[in-house]
Amino acid sequence: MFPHLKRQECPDCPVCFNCQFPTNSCTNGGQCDVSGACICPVGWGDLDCAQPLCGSLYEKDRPQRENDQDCACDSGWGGVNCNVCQDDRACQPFKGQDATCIKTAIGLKSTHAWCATTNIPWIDNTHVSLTCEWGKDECIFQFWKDKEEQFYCELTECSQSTSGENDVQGHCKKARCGCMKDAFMCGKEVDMSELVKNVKGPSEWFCKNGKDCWYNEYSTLVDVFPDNIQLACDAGECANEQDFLDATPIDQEFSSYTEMMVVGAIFIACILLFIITKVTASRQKKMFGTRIELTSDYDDEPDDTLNSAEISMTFSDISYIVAGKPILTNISGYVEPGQMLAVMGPSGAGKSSLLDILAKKHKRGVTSGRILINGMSPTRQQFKRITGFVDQDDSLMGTLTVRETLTYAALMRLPRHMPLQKKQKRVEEVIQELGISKIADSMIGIPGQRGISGGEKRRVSIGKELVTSPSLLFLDEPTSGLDAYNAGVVMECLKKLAHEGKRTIVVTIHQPRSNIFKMFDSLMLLTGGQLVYFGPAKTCSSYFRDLGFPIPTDYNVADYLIDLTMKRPDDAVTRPTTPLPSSNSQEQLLEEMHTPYLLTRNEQQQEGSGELDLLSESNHTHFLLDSFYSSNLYRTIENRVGRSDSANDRTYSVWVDAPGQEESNFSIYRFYHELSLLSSRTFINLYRNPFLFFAHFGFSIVLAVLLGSLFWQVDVDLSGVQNRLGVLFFMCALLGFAATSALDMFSKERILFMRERENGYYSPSSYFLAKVLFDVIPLRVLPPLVMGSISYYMIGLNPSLHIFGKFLLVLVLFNLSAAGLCLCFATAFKNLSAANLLANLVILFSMLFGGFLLNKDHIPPMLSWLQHLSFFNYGYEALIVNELKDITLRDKSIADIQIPGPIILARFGFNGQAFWSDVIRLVCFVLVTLMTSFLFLKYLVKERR
Ligand SMILES: Nc1ncnc2c1ncn2[C@@H]1O[C@H](COP(=O)(O)OP(=O)(O)OP(=O)(O)O)[C@@H](O)[C@H]1O
Repeated sequence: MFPHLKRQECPDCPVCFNCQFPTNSCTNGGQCDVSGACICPVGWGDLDCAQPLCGSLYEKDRPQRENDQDCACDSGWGGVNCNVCQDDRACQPFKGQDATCIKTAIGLKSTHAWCATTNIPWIDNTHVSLTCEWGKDECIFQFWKDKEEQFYCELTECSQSTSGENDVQGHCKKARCGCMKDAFMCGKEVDMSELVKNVKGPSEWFCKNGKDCWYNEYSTLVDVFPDNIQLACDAGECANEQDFLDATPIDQEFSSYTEMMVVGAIFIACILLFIITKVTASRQKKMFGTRIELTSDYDDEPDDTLNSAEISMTFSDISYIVAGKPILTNISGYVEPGQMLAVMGPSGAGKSSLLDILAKKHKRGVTSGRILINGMSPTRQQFKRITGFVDQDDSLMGTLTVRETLTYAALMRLPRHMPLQKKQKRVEEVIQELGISKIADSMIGIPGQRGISGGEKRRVSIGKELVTSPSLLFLDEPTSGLDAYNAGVVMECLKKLAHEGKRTIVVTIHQPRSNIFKMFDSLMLLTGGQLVYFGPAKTCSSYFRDLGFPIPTDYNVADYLIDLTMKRPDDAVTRPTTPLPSSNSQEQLLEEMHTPYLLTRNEQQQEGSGELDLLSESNHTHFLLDSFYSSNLYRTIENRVGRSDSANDRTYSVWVDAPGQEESNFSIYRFYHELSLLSSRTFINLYRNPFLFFAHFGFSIVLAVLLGSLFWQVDVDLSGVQNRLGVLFFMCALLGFAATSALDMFSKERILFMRERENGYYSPSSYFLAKVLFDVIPLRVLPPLVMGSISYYMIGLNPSLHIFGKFLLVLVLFNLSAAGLCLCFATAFKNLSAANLLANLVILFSMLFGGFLLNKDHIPPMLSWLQHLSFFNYGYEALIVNELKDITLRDKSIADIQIPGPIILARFGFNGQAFWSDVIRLVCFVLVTLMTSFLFLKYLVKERR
């Protein structure tokens, strides 16, 4: 039909390609644009960016490589896609006359490298290419066989750091890889496509002089190339002067200069700390250690916040049973305002038990009976508010002065709203009352530094209770351990407090001298937990004389009474065996209280003659008891206690809540108030007892210098790696065992804490926080910083600045973990030796799981859970990973070997990726141990008598 029209030859139609379709995709980091075309990175071409471009890097319209043939690169250019400059002349036409070709692989703006693999004998002729854009922190890695690309990885979040003059370390956090279609390793011969698809990063490389390099990727490729891909590279980047100026500085090398700066900064911080300490100490001295004039303006103001009520206490049928054994049986008695009642008896008679029960202390056994204050039964809290309790042994903070001790007690116990001057005035009053003004500014004393005398300490303990002006004061053996003179002085003080201050005082006393005995208003004599006498102290001799036990004139009454309660005196002539007749009338009872005896000895002799010899020593006690219970004295007690019961005494309430005292539950203001006082007290304690502080600091400096000298500039060969493992392990062990000093620190304060807590000075939470802030932090945070920063450069550990920072972080967290663990033991165990033993054993076993003594891969699966409990496991692993991950072991002693850090870590059973997870676990360990210590403190460290 149209013979003139000949069929035209059709030109080759382009292959239809649209990267928006899922079947097509851009390779080698190419970006798919909206039209479906790939925008390829420099040096790559073709529709899907799969072909290298030839010519040279800066050339426009570069030709594409043909059919897997080698590119014909322009002169001075090399690499699979001619991106690698060979010399300066190649760069100058494009970058100016000052341009140079950098061959070290330390990229200024970009990195181009073409490398032959040297340790993959199972596949012939393999290459690797690497291209980085440092402006975007992105790299592309390609693996080649016989110039055919096998797979590529797009690496992101990349960074590089230099460690030697021409050494560079590259690191990319993420990777996304793809296999090239129909390539040798992607299905043609071997199929690695699944493995390649799963690559996630991180990946790393290291190049020495831009030639000797290695590369690895740690998510999946490490399974195929466990020993890293060793590479002989040709790297090159054209750069002119402007490029050098524009380049962002690569991670700085850690130098001796930096080291000096860090050490200097730490020492400046220490000096600042010292100055702040001095200033704070002098401010605190002004607040706590200054004497104020008693004739201040506040003198005239009525003190409605202080207790001023007169108190009478009656108690009836007090019994106490421990483990089925009766310790006290039906003890009754009373004490009136302005009187001092002495509870006497031989050792084990139950004096302290009775005093504890009267003072409403927590007892281990079962208590029963009734205690009334002015005829009423107060709650425990109300009772505490009007009473004071002084223990047998003094628990005072030895680093404080007497005035400071009393001021802290006043600040902690008196209502918050009470003005400071009033509190200080109260302290001065107590100092005057107790006659301790001469020693008011003397330190209490610590072991090795003598302070005030035992008698003075006892008066300070009493003073701590007196600051709240308690109306009722209990004292357990106030004269024990004191010489006769000091005992007399203390008791004289108490007598004055009772008689002049109208306070009600109950004391237990073992064997007082006669001058002290005369100070007592009433006496309670116990034996075997039962009452053998209660009545005026003055008349006890006539009572016993009339029972047939006259007290020899040259004998101390108290001594005789103790002897009498223990055994029948040899000179006892005759005694009645039947109870003594009793009188009924009230008048007669009162009369007998003043001339308190019942029957004369002659009367007894008449009544009981002939039967006395039948009395054995065991029923001597029964005789004393029977005599007392049938005496008029006992009826007087019954009468007095009964009167109290019938509410005759309820004339006024002594525990009306004063403003500010109602804060019984948790209050943030109260917590802050307590915290600031406790912090300042802990601070003074640390400041005045600097041994511990300097011991930790001094040892840190000495040990750092010693370690630095011993391990001076370790190498990166086999022995160097051994030394690195060793020194880091030794540092951990050192810090771990040094932390056991936390045990001793708390156990020294344990009794003080229990008593102050019981007496309502503060809550466990404020005490614990103050301890952590002013005790744990200066002793557990600063010393490892000092030790680490001094020894780091001396030892020659990894010189990267960020690695040094991470090293210090782990060291501090590790030390805090050890201290937290020790604090747990210190709070859980009363016995310091047991706590010490257990803490040391736990630290030792934790060391086992650190990975130095025992390879983690060798731990039997059944026991592998134990390593999760070990803080060494986390701390040591983090230190080792931080140190070794970025270095390459090079040793030529046996053969020329190069082992990258990650491989060493894997061989030693460490997880090269575990640094941050280990750090998080250490933080958790610190928090858990501190939390547990607090719970132990709150629920276990309580006074139970
Ligand atoms: N929690 C307890 N567990 C076991 N026994 C106890 C307990 N408390 C007290 N006892 C026993 O009760 C008896 C009286 O003890 P308590 O300490 O009250 O006597 P004491 O007269 O104060 O002795 P001392 O003058 O020697 O201090 C003693 O035999 C003591 O062993």
